[in-house]
Amino acid sequence: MAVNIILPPSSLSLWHTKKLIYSTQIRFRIMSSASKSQPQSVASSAVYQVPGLDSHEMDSTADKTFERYSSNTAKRNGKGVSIVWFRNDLRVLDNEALFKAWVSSQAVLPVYCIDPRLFQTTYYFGFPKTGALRAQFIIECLADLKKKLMKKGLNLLIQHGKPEDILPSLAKAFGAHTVYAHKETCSEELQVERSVARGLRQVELSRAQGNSSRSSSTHSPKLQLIWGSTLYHLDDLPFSVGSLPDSVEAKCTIRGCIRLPTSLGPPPSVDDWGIIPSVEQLGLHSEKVVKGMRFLGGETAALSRVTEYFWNKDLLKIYKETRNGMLGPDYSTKFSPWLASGSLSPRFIYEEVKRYEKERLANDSTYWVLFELIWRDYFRFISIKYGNSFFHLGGPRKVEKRWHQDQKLFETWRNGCTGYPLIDANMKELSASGFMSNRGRQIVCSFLVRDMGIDWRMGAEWFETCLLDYDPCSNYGNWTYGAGVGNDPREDRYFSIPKQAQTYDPDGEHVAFWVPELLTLPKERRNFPGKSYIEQVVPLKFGSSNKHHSQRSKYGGRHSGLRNR
Ligand SMILES: Cc1cc2nc3c(=O)[nH]c(=O)nc-3n(C[C@H](O)[C@H](O)[C@H](O)COP(=O)(O)OP(=O)(O)OC[C@H]3O[C@@H](n4cnc5c(N)ncnc54)[C@H](O)[C@@H]3O)c2cc1C
Ligand SMILES: Nc1ncnc2c1ncn2[C@@H]1O[C@H](COP(=O)(O)OP(=O)(O)OP(=O)(O)O)[C@@H](O)[C@H]1O
Repeated sequence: MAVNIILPPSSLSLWHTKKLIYSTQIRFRIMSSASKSQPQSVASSAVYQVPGLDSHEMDSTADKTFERYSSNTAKRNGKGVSIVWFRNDLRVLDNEALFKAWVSSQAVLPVYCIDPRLFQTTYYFGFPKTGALRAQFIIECLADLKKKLMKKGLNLLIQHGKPEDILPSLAKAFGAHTVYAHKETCSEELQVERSVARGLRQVELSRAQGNSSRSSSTHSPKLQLIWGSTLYHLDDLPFSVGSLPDSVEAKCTIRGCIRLPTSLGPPPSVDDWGIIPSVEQLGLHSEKVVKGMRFLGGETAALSRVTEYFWNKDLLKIYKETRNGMLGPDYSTKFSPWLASGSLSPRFIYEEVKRYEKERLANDSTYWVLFELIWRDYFRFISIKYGNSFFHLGGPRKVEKRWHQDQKLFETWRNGCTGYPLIDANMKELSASGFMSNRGRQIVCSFLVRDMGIDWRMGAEWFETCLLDYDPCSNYGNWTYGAGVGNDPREDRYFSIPKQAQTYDPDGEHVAFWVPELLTLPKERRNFPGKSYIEQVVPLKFGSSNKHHSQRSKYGGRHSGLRNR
């Protein structure tokens, strides 16, 4: 399958060319045509399970998909045991590491390591590295993965500890010749890969030392890393990542999904497969979603969401018109949490889009979902190109700018108490559900960085804590761009809050959902509540463009922060 790729230009003008007016008309169309059970305007306390199918429907959707993607033509020609080290690839469908492990062995041992480092703190500002909602999502992914593996005659060994401690000792205990895993790109993950490889090399040493009769040619277990997180395979790009262009159109082939046999068993004999921990056992306080979207973790839910969004609700054909929405499950695909945990393969989405185009229709919207996935690819590829500069204050461009780290001001942003309903609603949504729309993310990023003048890394790290779909490449890639320290010097990405509110939340539905005290105000005032709402903590950098909301600010002066407090 060949498609034309336009690697997104470094210029974020892309976001502007993509910008579409999100009209009230379109919103009503979605509500009425897509989700008949939903009211015209979203009630202020609703919880929306994503996907909205019941467990029976989800199981049957996943079973049918697996049937379509099973193939018994592959031949198993290996010996001994191989290990699959699951990381951010918590799926069975289109899992090349699992496939290769099966082909190359007589028994596969699937392992997931609960790495304590993932539950420590973020690098600079000490926020929880993984918030409770994402932890819960991952737990659900693991439970589902275990179920899926058991259906294929395997199981999932759950181990607590660092992969570099666990995998070499398992490889030794089971005599495994290879550990298969998916390759990552950011330094924390690369460090773990290096440590695992080092640990495995030592297994050979200790074996040879412990048994002098063994031939010196005995191999130590290998770590085999496989590329599998993107739509385009790294090896298929028509250029090296080091010379990744800012803007390019090229022909690139998308590989087909890997088709696994119906049975992958047997696993080696294991006394205790371990148990999937609870959120509390990970040292976190469990949180319940009582408002907004409640995403279900796992491959079953991921496949069901694709079916729900593409086929049952038939929303793919209007995606391009609705994707800038902010409220409810149906304005965009909501695939990101499953893509980030790897419970959904981007190549599977591609094949479903192609099937939809064949069986229903092809239009700009069907293409646009793929276009967004190319953005995702792009951030992953540039994370290789730019390395750790992605995480540094000056970003890849090494911009020298003055930022401050005013904690109190930052907290008004984080807690959704800035006095700007649009910011507050989005930030409350993030804390309460672990999700925020792409539109919301761009707006709160611009506000933090440009109106508040705060160090963008504080925002990025807070997103790292909270997002269900946290992925270092997409998160830090988008933040560096939003902060103007990405590799594109051309654009000042200022988002005017009044303009964004008028365009994307004209009836104040999103703000009234998340800030219920605004619900009683007339629709046109919900985003511009004046004295009916808390005081604004900073003035806007470029003032107001709407007469409704010329509102006093608690702290005078441009970027004055809380310094006058
Ligand atoms: C400041 C900021 C931080 C972000 N952090 C993350 C993050 O940690 N993880 C993450 O997956 N996305 C991140 N995004 C990108 C984007 O907001 C989400 O991917 C999107 O909102 C997810 O919703 P969806 O699945 O319904 O997207 P859709 O609109 O349905 O798009 C389909 C898929 O395309 C990809 N995609 C869409 N937009 C982008 C984008 N701008 N960058 C990269 N991929 C994109 C996602 O995989 C998404 O699931 C961030 C954006 C911003 C502005
Ligand atoms: N997966 C990830 N998620 C979040 N942050 C990451 C990830 N991988 C790497 N980083 C960040 O990359 C940076 C790498 O720091 P490291 O000390 O390894 O290198 P460095 O270039 O010397 O950075 P610094 O100069 O900040 O110390 C840190 O900010 C780290 O948090």
